[in-house]
Amino acid sequence: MNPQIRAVTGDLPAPGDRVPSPYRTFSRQEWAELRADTPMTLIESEVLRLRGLNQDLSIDEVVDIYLPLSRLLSLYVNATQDLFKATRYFLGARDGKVPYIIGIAGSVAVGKSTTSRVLQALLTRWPNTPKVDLVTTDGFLYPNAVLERENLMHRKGFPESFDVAALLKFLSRIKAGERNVAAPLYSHFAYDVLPPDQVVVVDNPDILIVEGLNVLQPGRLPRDGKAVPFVSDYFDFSVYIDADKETLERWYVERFMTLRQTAFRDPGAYFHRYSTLTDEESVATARDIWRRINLVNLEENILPTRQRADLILTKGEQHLIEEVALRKL
Ligand SMILES: Nc1ncnc2c1ncn2[C@@H]1O[C@H](COP(=O)(O)OP(=O)(O)O)[C@@H](O)[C@H]1O
Ligand SMILES: CC(C)(COP(=O)(O)O)[C@@H](O)C(=O)NCCC(=O)O
Repeated sequence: MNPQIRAVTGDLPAPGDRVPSPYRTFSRQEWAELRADTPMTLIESEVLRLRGLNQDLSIDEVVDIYLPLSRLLSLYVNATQDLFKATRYFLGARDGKVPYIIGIAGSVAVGKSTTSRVLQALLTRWPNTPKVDLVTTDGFLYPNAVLERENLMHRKGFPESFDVAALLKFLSRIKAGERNVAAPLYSHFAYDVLPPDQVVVVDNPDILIVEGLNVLQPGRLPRDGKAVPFVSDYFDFSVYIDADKETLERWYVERFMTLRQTAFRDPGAYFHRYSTLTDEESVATARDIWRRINLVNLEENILPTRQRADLILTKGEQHLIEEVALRKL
């Protein structure tokens, strides 16, 4: 069979077949050049704001990688909104705005939260100053009480630990243009979902960034003839952040060591007991959690979703993006 037809029909290619990649791949340098002639300078207050998001973030990284990405996204958002306006015009409708939703996926500790916050800051600086909101899917984890009852505490972050129905309902309300839609919040300090009086309210943004381990995972197969959507059915664009497993383990352990000297010191922290461990015991504990839980989840449930993303950002050892792959098909 013609390899192109094979790619479309989903048949496995035979050895030696060359199936065209759906991605166009850029080196760091090539990607940085895609700034074109758009003004890409950051004013002092923006640099300070970005530094405040993460002290380790390199401003070169923002300029070379994230500014071109925010330029691309701005073009995509405008094109999608024009299409929406055309439909509204055709239907004779006057009101309504549908938020553009960007999904950000990847392993625990790959830098999803940091990237999302950088993108949020950069997207708001475009001339039409869009309102950009951010939601993390860990708020949709079942509370510890439920996970304990179902014997799922050691499966936190796995597909079965999330209330996917609630996440889908949240996204459908956002896409329906509803205002003031609440999303639950997760606290790493409490290691649990916060009570319902502490939520994030999403009020009809131009852009919503949805970040989490599970955002590109497939849904259940339809039951009783009822189609169950995927979370990503609500996305207009998706990003997968990638890095080597060994590097990810190091970042996880480093973050754990920092938390041990900061947040875990507070007697109210769920993991307060870790603050009294020696350095060696802490590294061993973090590695054990990584290998038993987060690495298994990465291999079984997260990495297999990488090829579903519109954009894959591959990081090197110091969090610098080394390669960018943009879906062209
Ligand atoms: N671009 C970056 N530059 C430097 N450090 C980063 C960057 N992104 C993430 N980090 C660091 O890596 C660790 C994991 O990042 P985080 O955003 O918390 O990941 P995730 O949300 O995927 O779990 C944190 O210690 C964070 O400070
Ligand atoms: C709550 C999480 C699933 C979310 O991960 P994140 O998206 O913040 O990277 C994760 O931080 C977690 O708690 N995993 C379980 C094992 C652990 O304690 O790391």
